[in-house]
Amino acid sequence: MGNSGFEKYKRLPSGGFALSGPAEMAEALRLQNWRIRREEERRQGEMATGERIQTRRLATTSTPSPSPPAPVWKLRKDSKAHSKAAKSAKPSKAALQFVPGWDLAVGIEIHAQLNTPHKLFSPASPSAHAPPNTRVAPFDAALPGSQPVFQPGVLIPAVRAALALRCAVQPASRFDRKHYFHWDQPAGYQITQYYAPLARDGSVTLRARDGLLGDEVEVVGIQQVQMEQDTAKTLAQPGGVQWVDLNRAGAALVEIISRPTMRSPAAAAAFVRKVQGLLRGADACVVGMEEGGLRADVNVSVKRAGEAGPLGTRVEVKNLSSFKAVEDAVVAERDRQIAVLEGGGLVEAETRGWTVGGTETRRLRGKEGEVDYRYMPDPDLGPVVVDPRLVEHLAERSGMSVDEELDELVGRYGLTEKDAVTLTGLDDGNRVQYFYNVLEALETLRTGNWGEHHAPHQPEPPQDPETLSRLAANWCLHKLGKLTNDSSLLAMTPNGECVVPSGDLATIIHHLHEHDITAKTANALLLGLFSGDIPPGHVRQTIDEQQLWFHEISRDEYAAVADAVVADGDVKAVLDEFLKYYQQEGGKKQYPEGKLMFLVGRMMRVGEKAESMDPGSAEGVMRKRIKEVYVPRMMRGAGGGGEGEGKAEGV
Ligand SMILES: Nc1ncnc2c1ncn2[C@@H]1O[C@H](COP(=O)(O)OP(=O)(O)OP(=O)(O)O)[C@@H](O)[C@H]1O
Ligand SMILES: [Mg+2]
Ligand SMILES: [Mg+2]
Repeated sequence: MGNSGFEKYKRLPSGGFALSGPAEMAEALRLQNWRIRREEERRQGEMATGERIQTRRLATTSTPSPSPPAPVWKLRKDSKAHSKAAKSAKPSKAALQFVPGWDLAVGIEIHAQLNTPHKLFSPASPSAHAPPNTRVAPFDAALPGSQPVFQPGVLIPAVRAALALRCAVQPASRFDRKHYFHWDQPAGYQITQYYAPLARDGSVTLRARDGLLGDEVEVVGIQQVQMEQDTAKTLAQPGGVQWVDLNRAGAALVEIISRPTMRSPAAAAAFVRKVQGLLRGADACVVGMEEGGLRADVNVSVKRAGEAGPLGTRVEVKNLSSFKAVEDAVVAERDRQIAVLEGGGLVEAETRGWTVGGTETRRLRGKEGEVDYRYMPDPDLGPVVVDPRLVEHLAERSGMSVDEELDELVGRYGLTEKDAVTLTGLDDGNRVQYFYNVLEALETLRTGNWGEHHAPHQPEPPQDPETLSRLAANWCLHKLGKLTNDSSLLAMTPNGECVVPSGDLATIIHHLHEHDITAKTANALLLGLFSGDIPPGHVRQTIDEQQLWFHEISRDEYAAVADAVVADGDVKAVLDEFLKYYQQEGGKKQYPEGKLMFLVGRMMRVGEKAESMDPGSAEGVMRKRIKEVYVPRMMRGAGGGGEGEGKAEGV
């Protein structure tokens, strides 16, 4: 790969690599990648939660610089100090979950826009981007004489939503009018399903991977799912004027009502996030909370711990538009109620509001001010009769639920739970399809190689698909993620293709896995594909033409490089740390991994050999030689370095 190619990479909108030239890049990238890999492995094994954030940042801002990056041990130390300071300023998430002596009960109502081209009772198609008041049928504006016409297409996403929440779809449901007077409601009432909703009695299962703290599993009951109209959008203007946009008025929503069984703020947020994922996975609702497609009201009550009898008085906090707002509002409202009760007062049933970034809920209206909705069946609308065959048909075609897919990814493909969750959540669920495409192409590459023997019954190649799929996940998530901060530049499609074709990424991963190319080469190839420097389908050709195949040096040569590094007098203090480690009793002192990485870093910078060295191999050799050669020599009193070792001893 010539200079011109690398020059090009500099101009990429890349969050990850700012390559300067082949020579610097060669060692900097390799060293950096290896550090990240090492650090990631270790992180999984032994690090505390607080430190993770810092290391992750290390991994995503890997801009190689001519001077060696700060040693990882230092970053870890800094991050420890950092997380300590943060802790003293703010209580931890875990500490916020429970208040001793008190039980919390949370029930949630979620309003979600259905994925349908029409409004609930008119053929107008609501759109968030259309100019105001351009998607309005006469009925949406409640013009006299206009009538509601139920749009049967709405039933498909609505039933899908009910099924995703494991509800029983009712054979017949009805529409009711809920009356209130407000400028966001042109008819003076909202059409909803009060007496006979679309579906009842479902459940949503929450686990640690959904955001619960600890290992418990919480099953949240779904009381009912009902179809209803959205309201108009209003925009407050100076002088008490309200601008009203009817584009949203009458759009089809489902209201999902949970039972009041959530016990912690984290469970409340996890529930809303999970419902969003389930609805999205079922194709029932495709606009998420951030884009305003999903809103939640939380109902909060508290009771003295262990007290029998009914739940405490419910207070409803309306219109929360982020997962964080859900969690924060529950914490604030719970604490407010506890303070009232501990002060000898009584909690009043009321409706409250929440301001993003706030610390307290604020009163909107009390029970006595609560509107009497005067629910009544809508005389203009007949019952919705759902043919059980439609329900069956949709259930059969519903595919895997998010939970089942996560179980697959973890159980069969060996991904970490965290990677599985991220993979399924990215690019509206399209990233995981890309991952499957890459795996499929890898399989073809793998079996294709075997196929050259043309034997009728090939045994399964002795490969470890788990390692391979974990490697593939790493590339589909982290390597691809590092190309750009703006994931829309990847242009991921619903069938799982993007500007880096899945087959080409598979070729890179395949050769990396086979140790045919170095991680540095693999990174550069990915960048080449992303920048358009390497045309689709030309990965192998590029490796051939630019002679990027990896020819690794021998173990003895590695040993010689290691010896040259420790022969340098200024690593004496570093070597002393290993001596201390091996001389200690009781195993209290931890192995100086950071120092080891420092030495390997030095190895990787030994001039002309660097191109043919693999950091993992270098690490293995250095670790072994420290234990078997350098430390014993220091114990014998010969000193760790400085006297310029000659020939390498065998490793
Ligand atoms: N004591 C309680 N503590 C916490 N949550 C409760 C309590 N009692 C009921 N809830 C929850 O309050 C919610 C009530 O929602 P529902 O839609 O039935 O009535 P609503 O809030 O009066 O109606 P809307 O707000 O739609 O006009 C449910 O999620 C339910 O689980
Ligand atoms: Mg409700
Ligand atoms: Mg409510």
